[in-house]
Amino acid sequence: MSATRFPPHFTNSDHRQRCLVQLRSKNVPLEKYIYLNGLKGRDSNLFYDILLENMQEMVPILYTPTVGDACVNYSHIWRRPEGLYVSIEDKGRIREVLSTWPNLHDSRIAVVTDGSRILGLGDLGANGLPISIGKLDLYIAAAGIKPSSTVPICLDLGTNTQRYLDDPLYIGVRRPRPEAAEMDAFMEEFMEAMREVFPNLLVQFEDFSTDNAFKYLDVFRHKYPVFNDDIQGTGSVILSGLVNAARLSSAASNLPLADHKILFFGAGSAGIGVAKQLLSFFTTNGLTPEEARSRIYTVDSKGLITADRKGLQEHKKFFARTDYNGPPMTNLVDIINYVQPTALLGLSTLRNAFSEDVVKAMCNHNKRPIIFPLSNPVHLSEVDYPDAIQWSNGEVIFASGSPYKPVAHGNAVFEPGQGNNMYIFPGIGLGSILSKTRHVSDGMVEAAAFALAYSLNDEEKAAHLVYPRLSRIREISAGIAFAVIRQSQKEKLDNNAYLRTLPDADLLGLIQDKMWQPPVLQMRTVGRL
Ligand SMILES: NC(=O)C1=CN([C@@H]2O[C@H](COP(=O)(O)OP(=O)(O)OC[C@H]3O[C@@H](n4cnc5c(N)ncnc54)[C@H](OP(=O)(O)O)[C@@H]3O)[C@@H](O)[C@H]2O)C=CC1
Ligand SMILES: CC(=O)C(=O)O
Ligand SMILES: [Mg+2]
Repeated sequence: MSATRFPPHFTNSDHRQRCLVQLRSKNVPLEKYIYLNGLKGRDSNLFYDILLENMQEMVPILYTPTVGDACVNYSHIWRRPEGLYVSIEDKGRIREVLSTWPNLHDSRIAVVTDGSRILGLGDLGANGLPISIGKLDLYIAAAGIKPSSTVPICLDLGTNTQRYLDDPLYIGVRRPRPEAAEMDAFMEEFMEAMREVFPNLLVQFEDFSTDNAFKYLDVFRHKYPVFNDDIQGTGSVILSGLVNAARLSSAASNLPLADHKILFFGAGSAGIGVAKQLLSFFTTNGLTPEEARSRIYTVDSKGLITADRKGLQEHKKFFARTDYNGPPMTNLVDIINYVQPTALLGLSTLRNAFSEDVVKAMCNHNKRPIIFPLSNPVHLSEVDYPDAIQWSNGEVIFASGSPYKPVAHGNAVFEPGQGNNMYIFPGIGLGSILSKTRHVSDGMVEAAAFALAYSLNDEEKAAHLVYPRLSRIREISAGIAFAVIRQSQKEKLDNNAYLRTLPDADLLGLIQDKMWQPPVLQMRTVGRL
């Protein structure tokens, strides 16, 4: 049998360009995703090399919004084994299953989902794996984590989504999700096995349904190095965006962030996660805990959350209002007129919930209203950017969970921000790994938020951005990792004494040196062998 050979005039740089041409020839985003996934399987160094050079174009394919389509359809687009499935049927032998992973000692970061709330798309069961893969691609691209150190995990615990159970091609276990006691026992065994099998691993919990997201963060955060991206990562990235949004709005209102009033539309893991992060910010900026709490209002599917409501879920109780005793307030415009918030944050999964009336009500109370529709993917956004610009006559300070393009209005072009935890978790992960932190503390998450907030350069400030440009993501992640390491040291959670000896400039240099670069161009500058 003759060996295959590269064509005589093959060059690596041509091939790089060829891949981009092939990618761009596809019109359907999911086909682009499938193409890139195939490229990663064929030549992962080339894939990451292209990704690093084309973040703006490729992140929306590998991550939100298109990764949402990939998850919904994963059983149908599946091509080859990726990541690690741990099934409820593996109970009792989870350690053995984890031990099959090839790079046990090299593994540093796992993203673990149980597929029960993928983005705003609901319970996707075993189809949730691409979210773990997409997050880890961002760890690699944005923070230079070595690909062989990443472990994408999907816990296949069944699904309550009937159309998957009825789908002959569904790749997961065909059973409903377990009751709480069975799931708790599974999670205990899983986390203990993770510690035994992977000695140096940070675990990021991703897209667990809200009750479980809070529960397992509470149960495991002091036992293992773990964090929950939807609660803590989102809290951190939105605090950061609000710091910059408050600076922009204060030009019109003179109001520091600590004097703002924030209305959360959506009170799940993400909404409450952000509310808690803000509470902590307010209290460290001079407010008493009660004053801080009074600045935050939450709304769920039943309206403004008040303390007198019967059967309130545990995670909603802390921010439930005690100062409103009228009939249930369900209309968002009424709620805005009652609260008079300076900022409206959407974490509800309810498309178009911020109608023209809502945006105009925010404008009535604020010269420059802060409106962040943060639900993912883009088709669940509470308001589209062009509408928000038009209805506010260009005054809105805007960030969305999924990306939007700039919008022309009047004589100006306005650029949206992307308020997504993707700006935060790569730096938190890198800093946690390098410092060998025992736990990821609230202080580390808050330090990450400020490092991101203060990372805007002059050009970005002049363009009135609330988040830095994605093209600078490695520089940004290095700054976040630096802040996370120093905070871990301050709290004596770190386990890398050498980093303590380094002056700031040397520590930053070390972080940058540790970032993995795809070696593709050195490996095959000419392919005629
Ligand atoms: N931008 C980012 O970085 C991030 C964005 N997200 C996005 O946030 C969204 C929410 O995630 P998560 O908090 O985990 O999800 P949950 O399902 O736990 O929370 C959704 C919340 O929205 C409320 N809600 C639903 N429908 C309505 C309605 N008609 N009116 C008012 N409120 C409503 C729900 O109310 P009830 O409690 O009554 O059911 C619930 O409080 C998702 O789309 C997710 O993709 C999440 C993490 C990060
Ligand atoms: C961004 C993210 O983590 C989410 O939408 O769930
Ligand atoms: Mg998430």
